[in-house]
Amino acid sequence: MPSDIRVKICGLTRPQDVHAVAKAGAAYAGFVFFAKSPRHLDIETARALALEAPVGLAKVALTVNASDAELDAIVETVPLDMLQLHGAESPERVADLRARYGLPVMKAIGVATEADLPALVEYGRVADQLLVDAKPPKGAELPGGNGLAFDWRLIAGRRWPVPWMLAGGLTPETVAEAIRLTGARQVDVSSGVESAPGIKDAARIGAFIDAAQA
Ligand SMILES: O=C(O)c1ccccc1NCC(=O)[C@H](O)[C@H](O)COP(=O)(O)O
Repeated sequence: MPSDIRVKICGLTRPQDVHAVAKAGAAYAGFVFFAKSPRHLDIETARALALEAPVGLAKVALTVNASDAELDAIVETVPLDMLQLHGAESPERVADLRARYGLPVMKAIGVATEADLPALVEYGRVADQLLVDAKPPKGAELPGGNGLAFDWRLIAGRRWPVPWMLAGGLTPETVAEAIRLTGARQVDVSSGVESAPGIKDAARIGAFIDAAQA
């Protein structure tokens, strides 16, 4: 019987990554718009990659505290199915962007301790989905995609009013245990399926999805 675990592979930079992700059975493909990231895409490259995605692979644009002008340019040019907000966007900003673009919005929330959990409840009132991610270390260059995990026991048995994805340092070797501990039905990975920053590894993508859905 096919598994109902849905997988997002984030930070695709090349057409072969999109093909590998689709072939392996991912539900979502993530494109990063953040200039400091090794996975950053300019808008035309993102459009070309998005056009490679087959029907059924949802295309997600990841932005970090982007302005309306930046988001307008992305949404007008790149065929998208979802926005992922990975910065310090307020609940009001999340609600405004949902209304402005008519796209589902997933808000990433960094978790390191119990004190980070109320934000999931707060943003669960305004976002379509939550991304429960590891909080970046102080001074980190990137607000996500750092390959770091948080203590999954913090969210074991917790539920929010919208669908959510587990992220942060997942790998083909750890994803099954992460799902078992947290009860996640969706998982997201970037660094754990790369051979170098920004370079996805098709074999690791396949192994990750197989392990998540086993
Ligand atoms: O991937 C990036 O470079 C990035 C840059 C800025 C904000 C977020 C970014 N990535 C987020 C993700 O790829 C994932 O959604 C998540 O953080 C898990 O990443 P990883 O721990 O590398 O699997």
